[in-house]
Order: sequence, then structure tokens, then C-alpha cells
Amino acid sequence: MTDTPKDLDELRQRIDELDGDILRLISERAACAQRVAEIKTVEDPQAVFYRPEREAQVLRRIMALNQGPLDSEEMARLFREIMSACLALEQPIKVAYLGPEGTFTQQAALKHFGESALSMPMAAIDEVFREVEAGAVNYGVVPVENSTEGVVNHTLDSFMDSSMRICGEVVLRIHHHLLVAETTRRDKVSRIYSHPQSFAQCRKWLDAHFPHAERVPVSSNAEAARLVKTEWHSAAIAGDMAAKLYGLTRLAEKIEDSPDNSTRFLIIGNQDVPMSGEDKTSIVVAMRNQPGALHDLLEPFHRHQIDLTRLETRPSRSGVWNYVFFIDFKGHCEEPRVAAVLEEVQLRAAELKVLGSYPVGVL
Ligand SMILES: O=C(O)C(=O)C[C@]1(C(=O)O)C=C[C@@H](O)C=C1
Repeated sequence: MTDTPKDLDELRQRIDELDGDILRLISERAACAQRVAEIKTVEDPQAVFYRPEREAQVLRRIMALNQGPLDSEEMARLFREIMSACLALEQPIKVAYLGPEGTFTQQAALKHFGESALSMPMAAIDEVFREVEAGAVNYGVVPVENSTEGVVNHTLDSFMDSSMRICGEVVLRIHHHLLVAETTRRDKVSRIYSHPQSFAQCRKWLDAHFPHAERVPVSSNAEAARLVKTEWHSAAIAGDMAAKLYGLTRLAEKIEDSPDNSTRFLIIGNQDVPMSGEDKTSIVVAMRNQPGALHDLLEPFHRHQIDLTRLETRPSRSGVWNYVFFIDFKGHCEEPRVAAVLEEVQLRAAELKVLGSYPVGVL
């Protein structure tokens, strides 16, 4: 930058110049992405355009280079949208998510793919899986675990019957608000709608502030917000997307009991994702029902010093094996030490399925 401009007109002139530069550079970047698409198509007519590992690398690099004054997450969000628009030039991406519109899962889908992706609400988790499997959409987004409420069993169970792979993860900070409509009598709230998980996450706050209000569980936070529109004595617990969608205002903000309440979502698709440099792998393993089975399963991870990030047990649905284990760990299945562990686990397990290796969530 040349001399620091001093007055308002000078600063605005400088902003106009910079905007011109930014515009030119973004257009040049978009033209590069178009050429990338041409090369991908020549190399493989069935080419996949979305490259999760490359996107993670781009965002991590931006965060590392950033020197402020915008914070690195904010900067990465801006680049997220630029990349989303570039990808849409290559191929418009369709993403199915656990709906209805206005849910946290939609928020997660947009956070991961950006606003240029076309997001489509599905009524249930297994429908998200089916849409991706059928090729009706490119990817799916499903919740898998919440920091206070634990695992989403439907998602784990869907993986047992599916050939879908995990291509990514996204973690969303969950902020719940108590929402009311313009017509709500704020001093007369006698009924509160929400999803059971959200009630559980806001239980202490509700006990303290609305001990006598009826708590009515519904299928989603967005549905709760929709119902409030028509009832003058009701409120909903839901997030920002639902508030915006149904034009509700916040009677109280961030009412979740745990300040770091977050939910992890998985991106499902049918591609294997190459290494990004900071990856995770998810597997599902059925062990023979015998003493020491869990120890036998975990021992190779310990010996090869691989960090487990999650271990869940689910009853097996085949009836042959009593339990299956869902394991997430750091590393990519193309790394030699991870490949070695997987080989050992394969020998010890009744069944092993690698659900995917994918970049650790950046944003
Ligand atoms: O590098 C690529 O393969 C691209 O297609 C370019 C680009 C980008 O805009 O940077 C766009 C979409 C992909 O998901 C990853 C990156």
C-alpha cells in the first residue's frame, strides 16, 4: 500500500481501488477453476469436481497466512464462499441434508459447502443415505454426535447397511435461542416447542426461567419455529437459521447449558478422498463375542501410537455378532502405519469396514 489515506473520501477511493483489484483477482481465480474442470474432464469423463482434501488445504493455508485484522476463521469463511462459487462454475453441487429447512444440519451443510451449493432437505437420515446412493444428489450431510447429548444412533446404524463413504466432517457450535413471533404475548408463554435433544441441552436454563411452561417435543427445531408462528402463547427453542426462516425474534439468546455445545456432522458420498495432511479415518468393526475382544481390537492402535478420537458401541443388527464398534482415529488409510493397523485389525475382527479417510474439519 502507498501512503496511508487520511480522510473519508480518500479511504473510500482506496476501498474502490481495492475492490476493483479483488474483483479482478476473484475472476482470474474462477477462470483457473474452469480450466481445472476442463483438465479433470479430459482426464476422466466421470471426473469428480469436488475435492475435499484440496479445499481443506486451501482453507488451512489461508488461515496460516492471515495476519489480520480479520480473524483467521472469518477469512477462511470468505474463501469458503469464493471456492464454493468456483466449484459451482465447474459443476453445481447438490447436497441432501437432514431437514426440514432451517435445521442445524442445513447450517452445517452450508458451512461446509458454502452458499453456492444447492441444499435439499430430507425427512430422515436414511433418506439422506438413499438419495446419495441413488445418485440423486452428490453428497449428504448427517449429524453424528453432540458434545452434550452423545451419539446419533440413526446415523451409525445407516452406515451398517450402506456402501457410502465419509468424505468430510464439519463441527458446528450450537447456540439455542428462545424464539417468539411478533404476535406472541411475551409475558404469557405457557408452551415451548423444540426437538428433544435441544430440550436436553437447555434443561437447566428452562428449569430456572420457565419451570411451569409445557415442553412439547417435536421432530425438529425448525418445526418448533414453524408452530410458534400460529400460537400467541408459545415459544420455540431453535437456532439462527430457523429464526430467520420463520421471522422470529430472540426472547433469550444462547440458552444452552453448556457454553461449548457443539455437534459434529459427516459428509457422505461415494468417493475416496486422498490425503490432505491432517486427516481422520472412520471404521466399523464387528468382533467375535469372546473375552478380551475389545482389548484385542484396540491393542494395535496403542502399539502404533495412533490417536483414537472416538469409540462407540452399537448392537449388531445381523444377530451373528453381538456388538459392532465405530472407531474414529487420526491419520489416513494411505499412511503406512495406518495401513499396518488396519491389516492387523482385519485379522482379529469378524468384519471390518473402512467408512473413509477424510480431512479433519477446518472451519
Ligand atoms: O483444485 C481443484 O481441483 C479445483 O477444482 C479448484 C477448487 C478451488 O476453487 O480452489 C474448486 C473446487 C474443488 O473442490 C477444490 C478446489
